[in-house]
Amino acid sequence: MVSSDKDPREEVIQAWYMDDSNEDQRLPHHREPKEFVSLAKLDEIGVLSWKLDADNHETDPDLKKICEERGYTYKDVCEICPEKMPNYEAKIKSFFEEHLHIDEEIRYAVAGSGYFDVRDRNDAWIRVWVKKGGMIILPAGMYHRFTLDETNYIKALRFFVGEPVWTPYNRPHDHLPAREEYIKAFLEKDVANNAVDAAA
Ligand SMILES: CSCCC(=O)/C(O)=C/O
Ligand SMILES: [Fe+2]
Repeated sequence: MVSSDKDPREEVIQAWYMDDSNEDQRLPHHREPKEFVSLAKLDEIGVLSWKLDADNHETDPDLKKICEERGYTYKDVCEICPEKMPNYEAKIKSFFEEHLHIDEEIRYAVAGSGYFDVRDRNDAWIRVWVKKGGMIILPAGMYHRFTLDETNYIKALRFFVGEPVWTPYNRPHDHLPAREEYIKAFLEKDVANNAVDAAA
């Protein structure tokens, strides 16, 4: 890609630093002035993303390739809105509790949109807005949370390696091997890079 070309993923995935307000979690919560975060910066903390053809997800060769390469053998649909999700209020509450998983969280919005909030290496919240066509992977061991946005609707595909286990470990769960491995792979490396940058 020529450097001036816009990254097509930005049409369906945008990220920014959040403000500290306690207003409705479904609002964008931009800082003033806005502080956007590049998808390259998300890559650095382990968040991978794609723009895919949501209208043809069942036959999409790009999606098939990602699943084959990453070993995803199970897929289901998670449709979130008050009318369709059993135990809606309790689920929404648990999604927004800060947590981690011991496996990757792989989500592909095939309709609607929502916010995945992730911690940066200084523990500040980055809000990742995933819209129709956006697929993201949060690495195992990364603290995060999820909320619907003001549209109150998302239909997301979830992918798993093997059994579809969804267990949230609410913060703090720093002793889990997945957390220690995440820190080693993505945070310590950044600290080392920063130290080199600072010395230069
Ligand atoms: C849009 S998928 C539902 C949220 C979820 O599964 C999760 O783990 C959020 O962190
Ligand atoms: Fe999660």
